[in-house]
Amino acid sequence: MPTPTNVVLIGMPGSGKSTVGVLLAKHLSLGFLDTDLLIQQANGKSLQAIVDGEGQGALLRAEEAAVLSVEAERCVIATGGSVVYSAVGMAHLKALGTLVYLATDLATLETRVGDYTMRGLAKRPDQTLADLFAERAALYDRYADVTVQTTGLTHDAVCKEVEAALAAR
Ligand SMILES: Nc1ncnc2c1ncn2[C@@H]1O[C@H](COP(=O)(O)OP(=O)(O)O)[C@@H](O)[C@H]1O
Ligand SMILES: O=C(O)C1=C[C@@H](OP(=O)(O)O)[C@@H](O)[C@H](O)C1
Ligand SMILES: [Mg+2]
Repeated sequence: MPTPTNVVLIGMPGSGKSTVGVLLAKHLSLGFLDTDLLIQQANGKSLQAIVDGEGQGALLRAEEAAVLSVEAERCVIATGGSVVYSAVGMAHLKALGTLVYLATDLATLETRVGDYTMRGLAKRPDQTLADLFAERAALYDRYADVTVQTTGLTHDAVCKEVEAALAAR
């Protein structure tokens, strides 16, 4: 395993992993990977189609396989919000780089995501975004090497906060 050189973004859906991740990669002169896109590429269908056809367990298994397949160097890696349910997946990501948690309050997430029912979230049909927030907060905290608050910040401001937090390590 080479020296970890990647920045791995974790956090709730809507926290900005995918959009801020691209900006961050440009600012830091790194590559960019989004594990949601790896899942789609491997399965030939959208995340929502996986959930609709085979259930949330199938999406979590597909996500774990996608994460374990990553062999990146010098990349920002945007993960899916559900990645923290996989202990082996998180161990792999930890070995690949620094885990940055984009922490965002629930009200802001609800505004950013809007209708989350078609976003392919790994949740039971009865679960709300608030339920996922409550269930996952401790997991993001547990795995984070660095936590950056994004509430009230623009994409660019979040990007700068992440850069500053990484430089301070
Ligand atoms: N800091 C921010 N300020 C305003 N909107 C944001 C911010 N971060 C993300 N968004 C918006 O929220 C939505 C979800 O962002 P995305 O990057 O896809 O999140 P994630 O990958 O964490 O689910 C997008 O419309 C994005 O533009
Ligand atoms: O939090 C979740 O349950 C999920 C979030 C999605 O990614 P984003 O966090 O990029 O929205 C995607 O990985 C998948 O649909 C599951
Ligand atoms: Mg994303």
